[in-house]
Amino acid sequence: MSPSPAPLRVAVVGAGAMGSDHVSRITRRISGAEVTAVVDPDSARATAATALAPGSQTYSSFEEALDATPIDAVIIATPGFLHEPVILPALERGLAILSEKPLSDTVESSLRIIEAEQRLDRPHIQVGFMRRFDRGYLELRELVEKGENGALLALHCAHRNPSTPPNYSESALITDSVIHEIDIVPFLAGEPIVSVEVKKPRRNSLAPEGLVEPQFVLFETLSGTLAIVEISVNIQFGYQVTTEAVFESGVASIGRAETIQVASAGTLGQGVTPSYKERFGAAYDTEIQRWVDAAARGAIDGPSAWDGYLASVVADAGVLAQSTGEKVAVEYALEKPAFYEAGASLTSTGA
Ligand SMILES: NC(=O)C1=CN([C@@H]2O[C@H](COP(=O)(O)OP(=O)(O)OC[C@H]3O[C@@H](n4cnc5c(N)ncnc54)[C@H](O)[C@@H]3O)[C@@H](O)[C@H]2O)C=CC1
Ligand SMILES: O=C1[C@@H](O)[C@H](O)[C@@H](O)[C@H](O)[C@H]1O
Repeated sequence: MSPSPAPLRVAVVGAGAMGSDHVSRITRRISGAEVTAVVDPDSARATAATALAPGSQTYSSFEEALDATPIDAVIIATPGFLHEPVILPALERGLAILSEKPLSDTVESSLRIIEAEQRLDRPHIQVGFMRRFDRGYLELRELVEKGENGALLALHCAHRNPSTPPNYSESALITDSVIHEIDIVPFLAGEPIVSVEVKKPRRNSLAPEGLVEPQFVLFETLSGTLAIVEISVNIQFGYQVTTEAVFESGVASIGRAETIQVASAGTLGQGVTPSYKERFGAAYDTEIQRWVDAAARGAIDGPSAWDGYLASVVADAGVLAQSTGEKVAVEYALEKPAFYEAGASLTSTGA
Protein backbone atom coordinates (compact mmCIF):
# COMPACT_ATOMS: atom_id res chain seq x y z
CA MET A 1 0.00 0.00 0.00
CA SER A 2 1.39 3.42 -0.94
CA PRO A 3 1.64 5.92 1.95
CA SER A 4 -1.05 8.61 1.99
CA PRO A 5 0.20 12.01 0.82
CA ALA A 6 1.19 14.57 3.45
CA PRO A 7 -1.72 16.79 4.48
CA LEU A 8 -2.06 20.19 2.85
CA ARG A 9 -0.66 22.78 5.30
CA VAL A 10 -3.27 25.52 5.44
CA ALA A 11 -2.95 29.06 6.80
CA VAL A 12 -6.25 30.67 7.75
CA VAL A 13 -6.00 34.45 7.50
CA GLY A 14 -8.69 36.22 9.53
CA ALA A 15 -9.97 34.41 12.60
CA GLY A 16 -13.39 36.02 12.95
CA ALA A 17 -16.76 34.37 12.36
CA MET A 18 -15.96 32.67 9.06
CA GLY A 19 -12.23 32.05 9.57
CA SER A 20 -12.70 30.29 12.90
CA ASP A 21 -15.54 28.24 11.39
CA HIS A 22 -13.18 27.09 8.62
CA VAL A 23 -10.44 26.25 11.18
CA SER A 24 -12.88 24.05 13.04
CA ARG A 25 -14.19 22.50 9.82
CA ILE A 26 -10.73 21.57 8.52
CA THR A 27 -9.72 20.10 11.86
CA ARG A 28 -12.89 18.09 12.47
CA ARG A 29 -14.47 17.20 9.16
CA ILE A 30 -12.06 17.64 6.26
CA SER A 31 -9.52 15.02 5.21
CA GLY A 32 -6.17 15.70 3.57
CA ALA A 33 -5.52 19.08 5.21
CA GLU A 34 -4.46 20.56 8.52
CA VAL A 35 -4.45 24.12 9.79
CA THR A 36 -0.87 24.99 10.67
CA ALA A 37 -1.14 28.80 10.90
CA VAL A 38 -3.85 31.19 12.05
CA VAL A 39 -3.25 34.83 11.18
CA ASP A 40 -5.08 37.69 12.88
CA PRO A 41 -3.78 40.96 14.36
CA ASP A 42 -6.42 40.46 17.05
CA SER A 43 -4.39 38.05 19.15
CA ALA A 44 -7.35 36.93 21.28
CA ARG A 45 -9.20 35.81 18.14
CA ALA A 46 -6.10 34.12 16.71
CA THR A 47 -5.50 32.28 19.98
CA ALA A 48 -9.13 31.17 20.24
CA ALA A 49 -8.97 29.80 16.70
CA THR A 50 -5.66 27.95 17.19
CA ALA A 51 -7.28 26.23 20.17
CA LEU A 52 -9.59 24.59 17.62
CA ALA A 53 -6.64 23.19 15.64
CA PRO A 54 -4.06 21.39 17.79
CA GLY A 55 -0.52 22.06 16.56
CA SER A 56 -1.35 25.33 14.79
CA GLN A 57 0.47 28.57 15.58
CA THR A 58 -0.76 32.16 15.71
CA TYR A 59 0.72 34.98 13.65
CA SER A 60 -0.17 38.66 13.50
CA SER A 61 0.42 39.03 9.75
CA PHE A 62 0.44 36.77 6.68
CA GLU A 63 4.04 37.80 5.90
CA GLU A 64 5.12 36.71 9.37
CA ALA A 65 3.49 33.32 8.87
CA LEU A 66 5.07 32.88 5.42
CA ASP A 67 8.53 33.58 6.87
CA ALA A 68 8.04 31.29 9.86
CA THR A 69 6.46 28.10 8.60
CA PRO A 70 5.89 26.08 5.39
CA ILE A 71 2.45 26.81 3.91
CA ASP A 72 0.82 25.06 0.94
CA ALA A 73 -2.54 26.77 0.91
CA VAL A 74 -4.41 29.74 2.34
CA ILE A 75 -8.00 30.45 3.29
CA ILE A 76 -8.67 34.19 3.29
CA ALA A 77 -11.41 35.23 5.72
CA THR A 78 -10.62 38.87 6.32
CA PRO A 79 -13.12 41.58 5.30
CA GLY A 80 -13.36 41.86 1.48
CA PHE A 81 -11.27 45.02 1.17
CA LEU A 82 -8.36 43.12 2.76
CA HIS A 83 -8.40 40.11 0.41
CA GLU A 84 -6.10 41.51 -2.30
CA PRO A 85 -3.11 42.14 0.05
CA VAL A 86 -3.15 38.43 0.93
CA ILE A 87 -4.08 37.05 -2.50
CA LEU A 88 -1.21 38.75 -4.35
CA PRO A 89 1.67 37.40 -2.19
CA ALA A 90 -0.07 34.00 -2.06
CA LEU A 91 -0.18 33.93 -5.88
CA GLU A 92 3.52 34.88 -6.04
CA ARG A 93 4.29 31.79 -3.98
CA GLY A 94 1.98 29.56 -6.02
CA LEU A 95 -0.22 28.67 -3.05
CA ALA A 96 -3.68 27.15 -3.37
CA ILE A 97 -6.11 29.93 -2.41
CA LEU A 98 -9.65 29.87 -1.10
CA SER A 99 -10.82 33.48 -0.90
CA GLU A 100 -14.05 34.06 0.95
CA LYS A 101 -16.58 36.07 -1.03
CA PRO A 102 -16.36 38.70 -2.39
CA LEU A 103 -13.13 38.16 -4.35
CA SER A 104 -12.38 41.80 -3.51
CA ASP A 105 -14.27 45.00 -2.80
CA THR A 106 -13.88 46.80 -6.16
CA VAL A 107 -13.81 45.93 -9.86
CA GLU A 108 -10.33 47.48 -10.14
CA SER A 109 -8.97 45.26 -7.39
CA SER A 110 -10.66 42.17 -8.89
CA LEU A 111 -9.02 43.00 -12.22
CA ARG A 112 -5.59 43.29 -10.60
CA ILE A 113 -6.14 39.87 -9.04
CA ILE A 114 -7.15 38.10 -12.26
CA GLU A 115 -4.26 39.78 -14.10
CA ALA A 116 -1.79 38.53 -11.49
CA GLU A 117 -3.30 35.04 -11.54
CA GLN A 118 -2.99 34.79 -15.31
CA ARG A 119 0.79 35.14 -14.98
CA LEU A 120 0.72 31.62 -13.49
CA ASP A 121 0.27 28.36 -15.38
CA ARG A 122 -3.31 27.73 -14.18
CA PRO A 123 -6.02 29.11 -11.85
CA HIS A 124 -5.03 28.98 -8.19
CA ILE A 125 -7.94 30.93 -6.67
CA GLN A 126 -11.30 29.50 -5.69
CA VAL A 127 -13.93 31.97 -4.40
CA GLY A 128 -16.17 31.09 -1.44
CA PHE A 129 -19.52 31.19 -3.24
CA MET A 130 -20.64 28.17 -1.26
CA ARG A 131 -24.19 28.10 -2.60
CA ARG A 132 -22.81 26.29 -5.67
CA PHE A 133 -22.21 23.32 -3.34
CA ASP A 134 -25.66 23.41 -1.69
CA ARG A 135 -27.85 20.43 -2.59
CA GLY A 136 -30.95 22.56 -3.23
CA TYR A 137 -29.21 24.91 -5.65
CA LEU A 138 -27.57 21.98 -7.45
CA GLU A 139 -30.92 20.21 -7.86
CA LEU A 140 -32.52 23.39 -9.13
CA ARG A 141 -29.76 23.91 -11.66
CA GLU A 142 -30.18 20.32 -12.86
CA LEU A 143 -33.91 20.97 -13.32
CA VAL A 144 -33.18 24.07 -15.38
CA GLU A 145 -30.66 22.18 -17.51
CA LYS A 146 -33.00 19.23 -18.14
CA GLY A 147 -35.61 21.64 -19.47
CA GLU A 148 -38.51 19.25 -18.71
CA ASN A 149 -40.61 22.13 -17.36
CA GLY A 150 -39.74 24.43 -20.20
CA ALA A 151 -37.61 27.53 -19.96
CA LEU A 152 -36.75 29.26 -16.69
CA LEU A 153 -38.81 32.46 -16.64
CA ALA A 154 -38.23 33.96 -13.21
CA LEU A 155 -36.69 33.47 -9.76
CA HIS A 156 -38.15 34.76 -6.49
CA CYS A 157 -35.28 34.90 -4.03
CA ALA A 158 -35.44 35.77 -0.33
CA HIS A 159 -32.22 36.45 1.57
CA ARG A 160 -32.97 37.17 5.22
CA ASN A 161 -30.52 37.76 8.06
CA PRO A 162 -31.60 38.20 11.70
CA SER A 163 -29.32 41.20 12.32
CA THR A 164 -26.33 43.05 10.93
CA PRO A 165 -22.74 43.18 12.21
CA PRO A 166 -21.30 46.59 13.22
CA ASN A 167 -20.39 48.91 10.31
CA TYR A 168 -22.74 47.17 7.88
CA SER A 169 -23.60 49.84 5.29
CA GLU A 170 -26.28 50.22 2.63
CA SER A 171 -23.85 49.23 -0.13
CA ALA A 172 -23.05 46.06 1.86
CA LEU A 173 -26.60 44.90 1.11
CA ILE A 174 -25.29 44.40 -2.43
CA THR A 175 -21.54 43.84 -2.04
CA ASP A 176 -21.65 41.60 1.05
CA SER A 177 -25.10 39.93 1.01
CA VAL A 178 -26.76 40.00 -2.44
CA ILE A 179 -23.34 39.15 -3.90
CA HIS A 180 -24.41 35.53 -3.28
CA GLU A 181 -27.45 35.94 -5.57
CA ILE A 182 -25.26 37.84 -8.05
CA ASP A 183 -23.22 34.65 -8.29
CA ILE A 184 -26.01 32.08 -8.08
CA VAL A 185 -28.52 33.63 -10.53
CA PRO A 186 -26.20 33.20 -13.56
CA PHE A 187 -25.22 29.77 -12.20
CA LEU A 188 -28.90 28.72 -12.25
CA ALA A 189 -29.91 30.53 -15.43
CA GLY A 190 -26.79 29.50 -17.36
CA GLU A 191 -26.26 33.03 -18.63
CA PRO A 192 -25.00 36.38 -17.34
CA ILE A 193 -26.87 39.19 -15.62
CA VAL A 194 -27.31 42.16 -17.98
CA SER A 195 -29.14 44.72 -15.83
CA VAL A 196 -29.96 45.56 -12.24
CA GLU A 197 -32.53 47.76 -10.56
CA VAL A 198 -33.15 48.43 -6.85
CA LYS A 199 -36.43 49.38 -5.15
CA LYS A 200 -36.77 50.34 -1.49
CA PRO A 201 -40.04 49.62 0.33
CA ARG A 202 -41.01 51.03 3.72
CA ARG A 203 -37.94 50.94 5.99
CA ASN A 204 -37.59 48.37 8.80
CA SER A 205 -37.44 50.50 11.96
CA LEU A 206 -35.48 47.69 13.66
CA ALA A 207 -32.50 48.31 11.36
CA PRO A 208 -29.60 50.35 12.76
CA GLU A 209 -29.97 54.10 12.28
CA GLY A 210 -29.22 55.17 8.70
CA LEU A 211 -29.57 51.71 7.16
CA VAL A 212 -32.38 51.66 4.60
CA GLU A 213 -33.59 48.09 4.32
CA PRO A 214 -35.14 45.80 3.20
CA GLN A 215 -34.42 46.35 -0.47
CA PHE A 216 -35.65 44.56 -3.59
CA VAL A 217 -33.03 43.94 -6.25
CA LEU A 218 -34.22 43.01 -9.74
CA PHE A 219 -31.78 41.25 -12.05
CA GLU A 220 -32.35 40.50 -15.73
CA THR A 221 -30.32 37.84 -17.51
CA LEU A 222 -29.26 37.77 -21.15
CA SER A 223 -32.37 36.05 -22.52
CA GLY A 224 -34.78 37.84 -20.18
CA THR A 225 -35.11 35.66 -17.07
CA LEU A 226 -35.96 37.97 -14.14
CA ALA A 227 -34.70 37.38 -10.61
CA ILE A 228 -36.22 39.42 -7.81
CA VAL A 229 -34.24 39.33 -4.57
CA GLU A 230 -35.65 40.49 -1.25
CA ILE A 231 -32.72 41.36 0.99
CA SER A 232 -33.72 41.84 4.63
CA VAL A 233 -30.92 42.02 7.18
CA ASN A 234 -32.59 42.79 10.52
CA ILE A 235 -35.58 40.50 10.34
CA GLN A 236 -34.94 39.05 13.82
CA PHE A 237 -36.57 35.60 13.50
CA GLY A 238 -33.58 33.73 12.05
CA TYR A 239 -31.58 33.15 8.87
CA GLN A 240 -33.53 32.20 5.77
CA VAL A 241 -32.43 31.86 2.16
CA THR A 242 -35.06 30.60 -0.27
CA THR A 243 -35.62 30.49 -4.01
CA GLU A 244 -38.74 29.75 -6.02
CA ALA A 245 -38.16 29.15 -9.70
CA VAL A 246 -40.95 29.75 -12.23
CA PHE A 247 -40.79 27.63 -15.38
CA GLU A 248 -43.08 27.57 -18.40
CA SER A 249 -44.94 24.57 -17.00
CA GLY A 250 -44.13 24.33 -13.31
CA VAL A 251 -42.51 25.86 -10.25
CA ALA A 252 -39.79 24.57 -7.94
CA SER A 253 -38.73 25.85 -4.57
CA ILE A 254 -35.70 25.34 -2.35
CA GLY A 255 -34.56 26.45 1.10
CA ARG A 256 -37.79 26.19 3.10
CA ALA A 257 -37.17 22.81 4.68
CA GLU A 258 -33.73 22.91 6.24
CA THR A 259 -35.04 21.64 9.59
CA ILE A 260 -37.57 19.05 10.73
CA GLN A 261 -41.28 19.88 10.49
CA VAL A 262 -43.35 18.82 13.51
CA ALA A 263 -47.13 18.64 13.78
CA SER A 264 -48.17 18.66 17.44
CA ALA A 265 -50.88 20.06 19.69
CA GLY A 266 -52.82 21.55 16.83
CA THR A 267 -49.89 23.33 15.18
CA LEU A 268 -47.50 22.55 12.38
CA GLY A 269 -44.06 23.91 13.27
CA GLN A 270 -40.59 24.07 11.84
CA GLY A 271 -37.36 25.53 13.20
CA VAL A 272 -35.43 28.22 11.37
CA THR A 273 -31.65 28.10 11.08
CA PRO A 274 -30.10 30.84 13.27
CA SER A 275 -27.31 31.78 10.87
CA TYR A 276 -25.55 31.00 7.60
CA LYS A 277 -23.31 28.56 9.49
CA GLU A 278 -26.20 26.13 9.99
CA ARG A 279 -28.11 26.88 6.78
CA PHE A 280 -25.05 26.29 4.61
CA GLY A 281 -22.95 24.07 6.92
CA ALA A 282 -23.01 21.08 4.56
CA ALA A 283 -22.26 23.31 1.56
CA TYR A 284 -19.19 24.81 3.29
CA ASP A 285 -17.96 21.30 4.14
CA THR A 286 -18.29 20.14 0.53
CA GLU A 287 -16.74 23.36 -0.78
CA ILE A 288 -13.65 23.05 1.43
CA GLN A 289 -13.23 19.28 0.91
CA ARG A 290 -13.34 19.71 -2.85
CA TRP A 291 -10.92 22.65 -2.69
CA VAL A 292 -8.48 20.54 -0.63
CA ASP A 293 -8.80 17.52 -2.97
CA ALA A 294 -8.31 19.74 -6.01
CA ALA A 295 -5.28 21.50 -4.47
CA ALA A 296 -3.62 18.10 -4.04
CA ARG A 297 -3.81 17.59 -7.82
CA GLY A 298 -2.89 21.20 -8.66
CA ALA A 299 -6.35 22.47 -9.57
CA ILE A 300 -9.40 24.32 -8.29
CA ASP A 301 -12.87 22.79 -8.16
CA GLY A 302 -15.40 25.57 -7.82
CA PRO A 303 -16.04 29.22 -8.65
CA SER A 304 -12.91 30.89 -9.95
CA ALA A 305 -11.47 34.38 -9.67
CA TRP A 306 -13.15 35.03 -13.02
CA ASP A 307 -16.52 34.39 -11.35
CA GLY A 308 -15.42 36.71 -8.57
CA TYR A 309 -14.58 39.39 -11.13
CA LEU A 310 -17.97 39.01 -12.89
CA ALA A 311 -19.74 39.35 -9.53
CA SER A 312 -17.80 42.51 -8.75
CA VAL A 313 -18.95 44.08 -12.06
CA VAL A 314 -22.61 43.32 -11.27
CA ALA A 315 -22.20 44.51 -7.66
CA ASP A 316 -20.80 47.80 -8.93
CA ALA A 317 -23.88 48.29 -11.11
CA GLY A 318 -26.08 47.30 -8.16
CA VAL A 319 -24.57 49.94 -5.88
CA LEU A 320 -25.14 52.54 -8.61
CA ALA A 321 -28.75 51.34 -8.99
CA GLN A 322 -29.25 51.74 -5.23
CA SER A 323 -28.41 55.43 -5.45
CA THR A 324 -30.15 56.30 -8.75
CA GLY A 325 -33.30 54.18 -8.48
CA GLU A 326 -32.87 53.57 -12.22
CA LYS A 327 -32.25 50.36 -14.15
CA VAL A 328 -28.48 50.07 -14.70
CA ALA A 329 -27.01 48.05 -17.57
CA VAL A 330 -24.16 45.74 -16.62
CA GLU A 331 -21.18 46.21 -18.93
CA TYR A 332 -18.54 43.47 -18.83
CA ALA A 333 -15.33 45.01 -20.16
CA LEU A 334 -13.58 41.69 -20.74
CA GLU A 335 -14.27 38.46 -22.62
CA LYS A 336 -13.66 35.31 -20.59
CA PRO A 337 -9.96 34.43 -21.01
CA ALA A 338 -9.17 30.89 -22.19
CA PHE A 339 -7.10 30.63 -18.99
CA TYR A 340 -10.37 30.24 -17.04
CA GLU A 341 -11.98 27.64 -19.32
CA ALA A 342 -9.97 24.50 -18.54
CA GLY A 343 -11.21 21.98 -16.00
CA ALA A 344 -13.68 24.33 -14.34
CA SER A 345 -16.58 21.99 -13.61
CA LEU A 346 -18.56 24.46 -11.55
CA THR A 347 -17.51 27.74 -13.03
CA SER A 348 -19.45 28.05 -16.23
CA THR A 349 -22.08 30.79 -16.15
CA GLY A 350 -22.07 31.53 -19.83
CA ALA A 351 -20.61 35.05 -19.48
N1 LIG B 1 -19.58 32.47 2.55
C1 LIG B 1 -20.34 32.99 3.49
O1 LIG B 1 -21.51 32.65 3.67
C2 LIG B 1 -19.77 34.01 4.40
C3 LIG B 1 -18.63 34.68 4.03
N2 LIG B 1 -18.13 35.66 4.80
C4 LIG B 1 -16.93 36.34 4.31
O2 LIG B 1 -15.83 35.98 5.14
C5 LIG B 1 -14.95 37.07 5.27
C6 LIG B 1 -14.79 37.39 6.76
O3 LIG B 1 -16.05 37.75 7.28
P1 LIG B 1 -16.36 37.57 8.84
O4 LIG B 1 -15.72 36.34 9.35
O5 LIG B 1 -17.82 37.74 9.00
O6 LIG B 1 -15.62 38.85 9.45
P2 LIG B 1 -15.13 39.08 10.93
O7 LIG B 1 -15.12 40.56 11.12
O8 LIG B 1 -15.89 38.24 11.88
O9 LIG B 1 -13.63 38.54 10.90
C7 LIG B 1 -12.61 39.15 10.17
C8 LIG B 1 -11.31 38.94 10.91
O10 LIG B 1 -10.25 39.43 10.10
C9 LIG B 1 -9.28 39.96 10.98
N3 LIG B 1 -8.34 40.81 10.27
C10 LIG B 1 -8.42 42.13 9.98
N4 LIG B 1 -7.32 42.54 9.31
C11 LIG B 1 -6.54 41.43 9.17
C12 LIG B 1 -5.28 41.22 8.55
N5 LIG B 1 -4.62 42.19 7.94
N6 LIG B 1 -4.77 39.97 8.60
C13 LIG B 1 -5.44 38.97 9.20
N7 LIG B 1 -6.62 39.13 9.80
C14 LIG B 1 -7.18 40.35 9.78
C15 LIG B 1 -10.11 40.68 12.03
O11 LIG B 1 -9.35 40.96 13.22
C16 LIG B 1 -11.23 39.68 12.26
O12 LIG B 1 -10.94 38.77 13.28
C17 LIG B 1 -15.54 38.22 4.45
O13 LIG B 1 -14.96 38.19 3.18
C18 LIG B 1 -17.02 37.85 4.39
O14 LIG B 1 -17.67 38.39 3.26
C19 LIG B 1 -18.68 35.98 6.01
C20 LIG B 1 -19.80 35.34 6.43
C21 LIG B 1 -20.44 34.29 5.67
O1 LIG C 1 -21.85 35.90 3.32
C1 LIG C 1 -22.57 36.15 4.24
C2 LIG C 1 -22.40 37.35 5.09
O2 LIG C 1 -21.15 37.95 4.86
C3 LIG C 1 -23.50 38.32 4.72
O3 LIG C 1 -23.45 39.47 5.56
C4 LIG C 1 -24.87 37.66 4.84
O4 LIG C 1 -25.88 38.54 4.41
C5 LIG C 1 -24.93 36.39 4.01
O5 LIG C 1 -26.19 35.80 4.17
C6 LIG C 1 -23.84 35.44 4.43
O6 LIG C 1 -23.90 34.26 3.67
